[in-house]
Amino acid sequence: MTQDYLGRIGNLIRDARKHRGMTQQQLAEALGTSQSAINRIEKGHQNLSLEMLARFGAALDSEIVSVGAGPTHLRVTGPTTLSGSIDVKTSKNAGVALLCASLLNRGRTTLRKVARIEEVNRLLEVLESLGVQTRWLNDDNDLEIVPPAQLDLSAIDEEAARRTRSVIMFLGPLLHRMEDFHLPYAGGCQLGTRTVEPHMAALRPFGLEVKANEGAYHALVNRAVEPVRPIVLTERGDTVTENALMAAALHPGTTVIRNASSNYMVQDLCFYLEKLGVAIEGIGTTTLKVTGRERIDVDVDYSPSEDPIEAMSLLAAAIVTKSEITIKRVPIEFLEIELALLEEMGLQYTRSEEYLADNGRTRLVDLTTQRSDLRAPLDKVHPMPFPGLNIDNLPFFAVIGAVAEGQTLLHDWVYENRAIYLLELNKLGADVKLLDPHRVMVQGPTRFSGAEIVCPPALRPAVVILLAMLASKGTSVLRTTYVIHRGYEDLANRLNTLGANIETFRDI
Ligand SMILES: CC(=O)N[C@H]1[C@@H](OP(=O)(O)OP(=O)(O)OC[C@H]2O[C@@H](n3ccc(=O)[nH]c3=O)[C@H](O)[C@@H]2O)O[C@H](CO)[C@@H](O)[C@@H]1O
Ligand SMILES: C=C(OP(=O)(O)O)C(=O)O
Repeated sequence: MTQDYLGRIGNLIRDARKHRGMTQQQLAEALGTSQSAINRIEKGHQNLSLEMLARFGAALDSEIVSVGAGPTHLRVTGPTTLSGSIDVKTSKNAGVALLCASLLNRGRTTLRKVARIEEVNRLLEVLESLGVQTRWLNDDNDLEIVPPAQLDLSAIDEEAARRTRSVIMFLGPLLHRMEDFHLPYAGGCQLGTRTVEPHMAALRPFGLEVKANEGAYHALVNRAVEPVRPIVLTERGDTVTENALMAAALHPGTTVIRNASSNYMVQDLCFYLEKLGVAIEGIGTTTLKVTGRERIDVDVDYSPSEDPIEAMSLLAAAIVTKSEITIKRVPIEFLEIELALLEEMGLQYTRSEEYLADNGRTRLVDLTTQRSDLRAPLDKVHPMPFPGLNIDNLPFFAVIGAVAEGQTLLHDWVYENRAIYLLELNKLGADVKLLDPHRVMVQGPTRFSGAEIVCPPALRPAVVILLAMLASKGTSVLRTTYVIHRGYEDLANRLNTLGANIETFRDI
């Protein structure tokens, strides 16, 4: 019996190690033991103490045996200087758009190197509950998606659906597959009210009417209605553009979408739709002309591009820790304004020649940072729709401003609630003042020192705090990190490969 139990634990450890791409030798080194001991443990030939099991769990960032299903926390010991190189992973926002778009296709969609993050996991749970078959193919995180002939919306996994805002992007594809359906209200980060009205307005020309009641959207589709004029978006939003694109993809005529977002995730979606046989003119501009198809049934393979927000996060990590690192596979077109601003602030770095992402379209570079003394920018930092400074990159300028000499003013006009979370940096010794709910003033430079902080309910501010902890003297604890895992794959361990000292733990 014990032997059987040890064998099962050994298998779990072996699987978790392989998933992390570690050899037995590397795991042995991480735990201060020998490769032969790891080999015996994986074969179930050695007894294990609870303490050893916990250490395996921490080294593999995997809960080998579930001792309470409590949240994960991070313990950060700093200050840290990072070195080495790191690859940017593919984006959360293209990942979720493509998962929704796979519902347009009756054939098999294979997405390459998908970010293995909680936001994707939630959407996979929702898709599976509708009868879609999804399968991770290998350690590269290639993902296969095969929709069923009939989707079963009555069985939808409501709990998973409510944890992500992205379910709203089911509306565009679903309106072609059913005429009367319910979807749970969209959730996601708590950034203040985020309207869904622009989505409704964009989809109304395709005959969709949505009523919100009792925690769900009730959608009714009138097939007699089809777009007769260009669809003019009142907001240049990313997901609303994606919804309109997906609705247009299965509309056999030509649809024109004006004031469309041309941001990175929208471009990835357009490239995927092209592979499905949808014709799109104007990719990268604010007018998209889409000629859809009556039916899409193709086996398709697509590689989403790298995440500009993750690239910015890694750049901010290098800046706040005054480190020289190489960040590889940076989608440069979507980080140009941020880099220009950082150059004005005094950042020195080199960049490689451009090369193409696996989608054959997005331009990438490798960036190598140099230790630089930064000064605050003269003007306020504020986001704009692409090609402006990305709203999701704005929070990183709080921690960058905190290490720069002088006063940095950030103006987040987009979200009602996100700037407030940046005040948490004060617990680590920063001087951040809230001027009003949309503007913060950051006074640098800062001598950060360790503290215990609960993650705010928004992923970028949570990561900003983690980065400040890397620069903080002493031990910090960041509690309840689900929100970070929503958007980043394995961030703590990947920072550790650059020399950070971050331990993952759970309450027992
Ligand atoms: C899954 C995904 O792709 N999520 C991204 C997407 O969310 P998403 O497309 O869902 O963004 P929202 O529709 O919530 O827009 C964000 C906020 O900006 C406001 N707004 C937006 C555009 C505009 O032209 N005018 C305007 O006022 C909206 O009213 C809202 O309050 O875009 C956001 C803004 O880039 C990003 O933070 C999210 O990471
Ligand atoms: C706000 C964000 O995402 P979402 O739209 O998934 O909440 C984000 O990526 O910072």
